[in-house]
Amino acid sequence: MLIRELMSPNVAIVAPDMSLRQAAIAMAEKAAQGAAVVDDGGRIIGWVKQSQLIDAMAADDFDGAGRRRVNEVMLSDMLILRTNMNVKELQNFDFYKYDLFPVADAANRPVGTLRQNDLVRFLTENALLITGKMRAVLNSVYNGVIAVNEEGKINIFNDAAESITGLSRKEVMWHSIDEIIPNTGLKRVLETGQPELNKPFFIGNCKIVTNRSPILKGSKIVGAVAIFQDITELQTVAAELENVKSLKSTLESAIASLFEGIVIVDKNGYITMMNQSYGEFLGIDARQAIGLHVADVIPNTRMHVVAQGGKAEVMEIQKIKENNSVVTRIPIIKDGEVVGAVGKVLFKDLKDLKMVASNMSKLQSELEYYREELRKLYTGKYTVEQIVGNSSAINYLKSIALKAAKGQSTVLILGESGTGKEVFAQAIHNASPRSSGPFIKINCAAVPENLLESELFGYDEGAFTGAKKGGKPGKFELANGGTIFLDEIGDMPVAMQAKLLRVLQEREIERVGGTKSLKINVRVIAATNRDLENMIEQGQFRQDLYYRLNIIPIHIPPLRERREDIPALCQFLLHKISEQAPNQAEGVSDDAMEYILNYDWPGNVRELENVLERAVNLMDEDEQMIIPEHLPQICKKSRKKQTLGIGVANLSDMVDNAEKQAICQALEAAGGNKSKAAKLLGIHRSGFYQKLQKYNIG
Ligand SMILES: Nc1ncnc2c1ncn2[C@@H]1O[C@H](COP(=O)(O)OP(=O)(O)OP(=O)(O)O)[C@@H](O)[C@H]1O
Repeated sequence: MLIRELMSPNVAIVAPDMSLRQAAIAMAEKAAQGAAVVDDGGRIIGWVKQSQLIDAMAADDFDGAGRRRVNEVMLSDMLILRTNMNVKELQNFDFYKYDLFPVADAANRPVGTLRQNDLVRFLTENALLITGKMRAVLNSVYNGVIAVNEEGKINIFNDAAESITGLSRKEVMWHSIDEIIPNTGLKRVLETGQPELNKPFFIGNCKIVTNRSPILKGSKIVGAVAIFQDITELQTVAAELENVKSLKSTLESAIASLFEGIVIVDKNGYITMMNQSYGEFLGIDARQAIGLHVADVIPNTRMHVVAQGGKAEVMEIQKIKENNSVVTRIPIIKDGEVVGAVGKVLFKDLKDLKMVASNMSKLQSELEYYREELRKLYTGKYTVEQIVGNSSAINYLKSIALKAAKGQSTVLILGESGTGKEVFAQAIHNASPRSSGPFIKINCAAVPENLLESELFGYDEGAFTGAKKGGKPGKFELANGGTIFLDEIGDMPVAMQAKLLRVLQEREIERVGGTKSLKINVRVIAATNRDLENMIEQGQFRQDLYYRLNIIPIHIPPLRERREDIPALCQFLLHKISEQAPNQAEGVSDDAMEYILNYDWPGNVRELENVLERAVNLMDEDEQMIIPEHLPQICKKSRKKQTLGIGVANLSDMVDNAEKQAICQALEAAGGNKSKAAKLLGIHRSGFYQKLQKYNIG
């Protein structure tokens, strides 16, 4: 633009080569509102208001204190404009803030600034630049406004346009609209001169609705303007409104179909809602009640009182017709003010409440029962006194068990399958000071290797895929304050043995996927039917763990080595079986007992129990005793062997007898010194002690 085109009579033309005096004269001639100020090099550096200049001039010294004052005034009040700014810098400069506008000469060089008032007239004619006030107006509107000049370059970009497009005014001003936001349609409007209304448009994820209009100067198109609005939020609000509507209708139908009677009143006690159930209870059409005062519809009601007072009334008795109903009245509070009340018939009559109370009490006692059952499940049921058997071996082991129970040391129970290892573990727990704590068993052979760690130590939430929300405690945690029974310890994988050893040493566990250590107070009893010493030699069991576990060893001999326990066990087991079986067996006949006593029982007491259970089931109704016909063939074979004159039960018995003899001889030779005797036999001391225990050699 040419400065000369827009000069009003009271604006002076100044040029960079003018001296201050010349500029002042030029302004004085035009009665201008302000004056140019030059720097030390004589270049124009800005404008001051005339009144301020007069003040400065009164100081009568432009080169001394007067100029300083002028500069001070400028600094606080006006923009200092560098005359060597190029047009681009000027365009990017936020002049509006200073209420000043740049003016360029014919060669597009900046020559100074114009005051706002002078510019307004020019702008209204040209519509290319806007005043500070107009700008303030544009920025305060919610709609985005983007205007372009006739070349399609952006010359208006308000605050809303910035926030909707995410672009900054500084970056986009005077750039071609197509470079900044392609396909806005503004270029088309420039070409056609036709307004375009309510056009949808997308900027990123924002849905925009826009109106585009040409800017006309007379009949000439000098620009175009787009006014647009982000309707994404509107659409969200509309969707939310839809949701609220459907929620309202769902709630209304839910209330209507409720079994309990519901009534809602406004602040003055007039019914706004009553469901069908309440209507039926009152014997009226619920719809007819809407709009009536609640006191005219429901006998003895206090709903209107609650709607006024705002105090809830819970579980009140209200006489409705012939019933003593149990009702609740709750005030409805909105923005801290009572706006109504909702009433509910909880029980149409007191007798319904009594029925619920009795059901509750039944449920409560059931809960207690299951709690107790669960407690029993986590508790060993056997006590030392209940261990059946009077053989010297069993009596000796019972006395060891009682002693072991008093302390905290780890117990290792050895013995073939079915000999009663778990029975002993439970008995030790129950005789110990921990008997009121839990007895938790884990069968190390039954848990898959990859789950064993989390079974033992638990896991934290998110420890692995499929991990339960909130995590899960392990058996060690569950056994806290009680006893953990590690059954089949010989089948524990070697890697887990190392972890178990660490837990036994540190008495701390860490859940899988967890970060915290947890102190545990647990007594450990381990059991196995495997030969751990042999496994150590084979590298299948850690020696250090073995020593940790084998503090109090208890070796339970197989049943064939304590046949004298068999009759008592038969009696005990028959009693146990008859509790569940349809038939009752009084006992075992002599000839059946002969078979039983002579059989080797490789499955030990468990096998004996199974054979007796089978026998009881095979008994006829008129039979009272178990006879040989009730026994499986396999039990009878061993007797045959004996009658054929083989003499000893089997090879295992022969080996045991030989071993027992060798031990006694070694002890004699060593003068009763057990370590020496073990050495003489070439076996480890612990193994030797176990054998002493096994053969009950004092
Ligand atoms: N001395 C005993 N008195 C009473 N019942 C016994 C006795 N010994 C074993 N039993 C019974 O025999 C069955 C097997 O006992 P238990 O489970 O304790 O054996 P186990 O040695 O732990 O077996 P496994 O090595 O297979 O785990 C159980 O039903 C148990 O009640």
